Amino acid sequence: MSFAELKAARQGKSSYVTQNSSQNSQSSSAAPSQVVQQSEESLAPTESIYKAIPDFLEIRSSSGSGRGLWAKKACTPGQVLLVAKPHAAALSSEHLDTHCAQCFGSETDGGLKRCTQCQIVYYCGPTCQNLDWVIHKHECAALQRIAASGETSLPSDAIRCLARIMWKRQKLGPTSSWTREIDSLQSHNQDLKPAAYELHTHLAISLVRYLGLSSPSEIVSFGMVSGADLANFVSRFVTNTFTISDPSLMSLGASVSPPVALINHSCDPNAVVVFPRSRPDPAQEPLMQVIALREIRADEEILTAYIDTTLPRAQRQTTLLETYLFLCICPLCTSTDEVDPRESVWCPKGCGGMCPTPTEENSFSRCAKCKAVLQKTDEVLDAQRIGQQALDKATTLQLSDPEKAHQLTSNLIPILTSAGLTPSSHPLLALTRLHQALLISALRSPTQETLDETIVTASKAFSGLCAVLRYGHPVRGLARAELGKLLAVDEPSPRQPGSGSAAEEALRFPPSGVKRLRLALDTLLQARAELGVGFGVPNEGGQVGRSVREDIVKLERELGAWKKGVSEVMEDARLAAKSSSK
Ligand SMILES: C[S@@+](CC[C@H](N)C(=O)[O-])C[C@H]1O[C@@H](n2cnc3c(N)ncnc32)[C@H](O)[C@@H]1O
Repeated sequence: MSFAELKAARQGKSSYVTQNSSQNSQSSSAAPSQVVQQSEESLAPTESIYKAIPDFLEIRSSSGSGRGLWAKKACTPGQVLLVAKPHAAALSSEHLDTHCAQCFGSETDGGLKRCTQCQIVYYCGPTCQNLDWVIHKHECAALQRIAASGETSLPSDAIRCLARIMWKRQKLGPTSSWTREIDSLQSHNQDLKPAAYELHTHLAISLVRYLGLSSPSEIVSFGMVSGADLANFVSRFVTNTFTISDPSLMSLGASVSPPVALINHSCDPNAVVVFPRSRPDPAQEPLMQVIALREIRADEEILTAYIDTTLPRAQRQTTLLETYLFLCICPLCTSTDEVDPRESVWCPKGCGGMCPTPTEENSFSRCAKCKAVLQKTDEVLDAQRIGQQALDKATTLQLSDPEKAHQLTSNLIPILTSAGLTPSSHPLLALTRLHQALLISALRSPTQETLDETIVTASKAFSGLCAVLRYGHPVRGLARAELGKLLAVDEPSPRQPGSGSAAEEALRFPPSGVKRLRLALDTLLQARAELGVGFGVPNEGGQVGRSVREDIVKLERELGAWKKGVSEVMEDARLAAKSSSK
C-alpha cells in the first residue's frame, strides 16, 4: 500500500487540519605499500576494455585484495562515480509478473504485457519486448521446454542470469569486448571450500539442464571447451554477482556488471551501488550507479559493501569468507573501540553509555562511559539467542504468514529491549525493521493506534540505523523518508490537556496536531537531503527522492492552509471580543 493510499484511507476520519483549513575518512583495507598502479602498458589486454570507467578512476592492484578501483581525483559526497548497464540481469521468480523483464520497471509504472509464447515474462510494451528479444528468444524456448517437462518451479534468477550471459556470449563471440569483460571477472574456482564447491556444481548442473545441453561437446558453441571452463564461469558469477534493487531497495533479481565488480569491499564503505531510476530510459535500465557516500581523497580506493553492514563483525566475516573467500580487515573489522553499536547494551546504571554485549566466551562487560559492570549477562545472552531464532523464523514467514511473523516480532522486541539491548544492536535492529515492514503492509485502514505504533517503530528503526550507517547511506535516507511519510499521513487533533502534564504532553511521540505536520515536514526535508547523497546528487534522490519532494510541496500547502485557518479564527475572536465590549 502506498503512502498516498494510506493518507486517502485516513481521510475517512475527520482531519484536524482539513477542518480548520477548509482544505571520516577511512583508509582502504589494502595495504597502500602493496598497491600497484596499472599503467596502460602493464594492463593485461582485458583490463583496458572497461569503457564505463571514467577518467578520474583507475584500476590498481594490491596483494591484499587484487584489482580495485581507485580515485585519481578527490570526489564529493553524492557524486556519481560510475554508471553502467549490467551485462546481464534476471528478475527473481516472484517479480516476473510484477516487473518488466527488460527495464525492471514495475507494473505500477504502467500495465505489463505478457510474452504470448512462454507466458512467463512480462514487458512494459513493444519497445522493451523488442529490446529483449535477441536474448529472450533463447530464454523463451528454454522456459517453454521447462514448462513442457512438467517442472513446476522456474529456475532461480541466478540460473536465468547465467543462461542470459551464455546466450549473449554465444552471439557476440569470445573476442568481443563484452565477452572479454565477462571473462576477466575474478574466479575463485581453485580455492573453493567443499560447501561452495557443492553450490557451484549444483548451479552448473542446473544451468546445463536449463540450456537444454545434452552432451559436453555442445558447450563449445558458447565459447567454452570443457566442464572446467563452465565451473570457472559459474565461480566468476558467484563472486561478482549484484542484487538488482528497486528505488526503495527491495531486491528484484540478479545481475552482473564487470566494471562495477572491480570494486572491492569494506564494511565501512565510501561508496554504494544503487539503481535510482531517476529518468528511466527503457534501453538503459536497470542502470547501476556507484555513488560516493563521503569525501573520497585522490589516491583513495573506492569501496562498497558486499553485505549488510548493520550485522555484527562475526556474522559479516563469516559471510565474506564463505561467499567471497577473504577475511575482511577493514577499519570496522579491526577496530579496537570498546563498544560497537551493533553489539551493545545500555549501561546498567543508566548513565547513557553503552556496554559491549557479553559473549559465551567472555561474559564480563562494563559501561564504556562510567565503567559500571553489567550483571545480567545471562539475560542478555538468552535474549540475543531467542531474538535471532525469532528473526530467522519471522523473516521466512513474512510473506507466507505475515500475522505469525508479526506475532513473533511483537513478542520479541519487548524482551530484547528489557534485556537492555540498544536500538542499533543485533538482532533488535533487524527485528524492529521487520516489524515496521509488517506493520506498514498491514496498514490498510489504520486506526490512530496502529498508525502511531508504526511511527514509533519507524522512529526506533531509524535511530538504530543512524548509529551504524553513515549519513547519506541510502538505507538510512529511505528509513528517514518512510518516517516522514508516516508522520504526514495524518494530523490527529491535539490531545486534550489533562491526560498528562504539559511537559509530558510536549514530549509525547508522535506529537499530534500541527506539531506532527511540522515534524513530518522537517523529517521529509532532511530525508530529501540525505537521499540526495545516497542516490546521487544529479539523481535528486532517485524515484523516492522525487516522491519526497512531492510530499513536501503538499505538506507546505497544508501547513500554509493551517496557519491561514488559525489566523482567521484569531481574527474572528478578536472581532467578537471587540463588538461585545462595545
Ligand atoms: C567483486 S570482486 C572485486 C574485484 C577483484 N578484486 C578483482 O580483482 O577482480 C570480489 C573479490 O575481490 C576480493 N576482495 C574484495 N574486497 C576485498 C577485501 N576487502 N579484502 C580482500 N579481498 C577482497 C576477494 O577475492 C573477492 O572475492
